[in-house]
Amino acid sequence: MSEIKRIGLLCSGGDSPGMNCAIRSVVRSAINANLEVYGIQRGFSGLLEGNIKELDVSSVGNIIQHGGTILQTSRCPEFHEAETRKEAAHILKRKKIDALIVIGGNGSFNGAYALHTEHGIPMVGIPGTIDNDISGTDYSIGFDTAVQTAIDAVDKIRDTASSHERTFIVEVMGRKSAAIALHVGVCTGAENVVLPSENVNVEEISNDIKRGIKRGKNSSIIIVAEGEKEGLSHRIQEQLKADFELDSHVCILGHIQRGGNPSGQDRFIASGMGYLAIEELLKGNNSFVTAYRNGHVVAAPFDECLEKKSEYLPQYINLVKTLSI
Ligand SMILES: Nc1ncnc2c1ncn2[C@@H]1O[C@H](COP(=O)(O)OP(=O)(O)OP(=O)(O)O)[C@@H](O)[C@H]1O
Ligand SMILES: O=P(O)(O)OC[C@H]1O[C@](O)(CO)[C@@H](O)[C@@H]1O
Ligand SMILES: [Mg+2]
Repeated sequence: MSEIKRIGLLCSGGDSPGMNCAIRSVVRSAINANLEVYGIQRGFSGLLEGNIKELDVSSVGNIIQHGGTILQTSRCPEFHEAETRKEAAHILKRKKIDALIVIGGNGSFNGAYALHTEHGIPMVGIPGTIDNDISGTDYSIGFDTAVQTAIDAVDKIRDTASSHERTFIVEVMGRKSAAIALHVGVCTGAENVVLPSENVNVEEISNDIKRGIKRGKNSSIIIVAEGEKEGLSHRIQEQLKADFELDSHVCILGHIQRGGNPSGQDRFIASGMGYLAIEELLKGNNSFVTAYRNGHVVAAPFDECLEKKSEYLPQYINLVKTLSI
C-alpha cells in the first residue's frame, strides 16, 4: 500500500450524539501524525458533489460537547449503484485522498466496504448510530445518549401518567433494532416492552396492566420499538380499547432521541475510536472497523461488521416483566 498522506472523513446515515467527538479525534490524531484531513460534507451525497474541504486543528475546536455532526450527514440511495461508487472513487482520486473514514451505521458500512473492495480505497468504519445494531461491535457511538434521552422523557411521562392514573404507550426509535426499547424498558420500570419482530399479544399486555391496577398501581408504561412499519403503537392502542376496554395514550418520542449533548460514555468511546482509526491506518491496515469489544476499542475486519445485529434478547423482556409485577 502506498503511503497515506491525505484522509477523507464523512458521516453517513442518521446523525448520532458523539459523531463530533469522533470527528475531532480523527482530525487531531491525524494532524498530530502529520497527515491532512479533508472533511466531506453531507455524507456520500456530498462526496459525489465534491463538497470537500480541509479541516485544521481549530475547525474541530469547541465541538466535543455538541450533538449532531459539523460535517452533516445524508442518506444517498444512489450509492447502492456500482456506477455511482465508481464516480465517488474518481472524485477521491482527483482530490488525492488516499484513505476514507466513514462514521455511520451498518448501511453506511456496506457502502464504504463496497467502495473499498471495488476500487481499492483504504477504508475505515467508525460505528456511529443510536440504534446500536451493527454486528461485530458491542457498541456504536450515540446509543448511550439516545437511551438516556428516552429515559428522561419516559420519567416525565410517568409523572403525568401516575397523576392521572393513565396507561401510556411510548414508542422509541431503533427501526428493526430492539436495543433502545429494551434498555429503556428496563431502566424506566416499564410494564411491558414490545419488540418489532414480535407478534404482539395485546391480550397479555391488557392482562398485565389490569393485574397491576388491581394490586394498586396507578400508572402503566408500555415501551414499543418503532419497527419498520409506522403505526404499531396506535394499532396497540386501538386494540386495547376495542377488545379490552383499556384507555391509553400514545407518545412517539421520535427524533429528540437523535439530538442532544453526547454522554460521557459516547465522548470517551468516540475519542478512542477516532484515535485508533489513525493509528491503524498508519500501521498499514487498509480495511477495518474501530469496533468496541469487551470494553476496548479494537480494529476488526470490515466484513464482520456489515450485518445488522439480530440477536433477540428475551431475557430483557423477562427482566422487565419480572421487575414490574
Ligand atoms: N448495501 C449498500 N450498498 C451501498 N451503499 C449503501 C448500502 N446500504 C446503505 N448504503 C449507503 O449508506 C447510506 C446510509 O445507510 P442507512 O440509511 O442504512 O443508514 P445507517 O448507516 O445504517 O445509519 P442509521 O441506521 O443509524 O441511520 C445509504 O443512504 C446509502 O448511501
Ligand atoms: O430520520 P430518518 O431518516 O427518518 O431515520 C429514522 C431512523 O434513523 C434512526 O434514528 C437511526 O439513525 C432509526 O432509529 C430510525 O428508524
Ligand atoms: Mg442502520
